[in-house]
Amino acid sequence: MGPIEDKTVSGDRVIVALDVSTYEAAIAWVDRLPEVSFWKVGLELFISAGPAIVQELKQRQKRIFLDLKLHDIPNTMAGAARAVGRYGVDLLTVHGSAGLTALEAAQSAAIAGATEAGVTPPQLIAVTLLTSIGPDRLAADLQVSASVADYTAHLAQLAKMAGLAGAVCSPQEATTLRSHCGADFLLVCPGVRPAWAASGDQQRTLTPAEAFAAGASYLVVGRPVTAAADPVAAWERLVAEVASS
Ligand SMILES: O=c1ccn([C@@H]2O[C@H](COP(=O)(O)O)[C@@H](O)[C@H]2O)c(=O)[nH]1
Repeated sequence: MGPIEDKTVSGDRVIVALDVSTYEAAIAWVDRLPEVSFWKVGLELFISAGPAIVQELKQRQKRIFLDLKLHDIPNTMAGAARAVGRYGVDLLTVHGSAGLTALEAAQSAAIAGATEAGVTPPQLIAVTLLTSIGPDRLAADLQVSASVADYTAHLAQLAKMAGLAGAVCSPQEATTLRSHCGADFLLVCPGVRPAWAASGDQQRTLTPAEAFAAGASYLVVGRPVTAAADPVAAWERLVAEVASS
């Protein structure tokens, strides 16, 4: 079943972030949490371990969110997206603020790469505004005068216009983005914090149950599970919370 079709709230819609620096550490997490079906490979792991970690996760029939957050000129975005397209991953991030032309270039190049390799193309999702940035930093650091809601809705709509499958947003914006972008647009939400987990550097958070209720398609969770004293118990508690919501 593809990511868009699966609307049931369950652990299959919770992506766990493999924020570790070695191939061996990543595989140790996959072995430790066998119930997790969808893993996020981010910059730290991909730069350290390379495509081998993607190949191993595919071998184990895990779904893969390759969170590379591509952000460049259209020609460079296209080259990178074409290369990722060949991997057969499920989701790939680009930054929405790269602009419409770059998003369109990445989208068509990812399909071209997948076609060359004979694999299913990744669904491209555009980062709207990093969940570590609050309204004060949006104005002060980025000099954006729009509200977080308006800014993220604009970038999500740009992604939709470019033909992307969805956006990355905080769960706090999920309801607004869902109403702007429609039922089939993927909303992938990091910045998720159960009541029992520390927020750390995340600024715009909701609990997992609140995030799904707001319209999230998928949640991305790292430290609430991986930094817990008992990660297996933390995963089970989180899944139980969303299943009963
Ligand atoms: O806006 C964004 C985009 C991506 N992320 C990624 O999600 C996980 C969250 O990890 P936690 O430990 O649960 O905070 C992490 O890999 C980020 O790179 C994000 O947090 N916000």
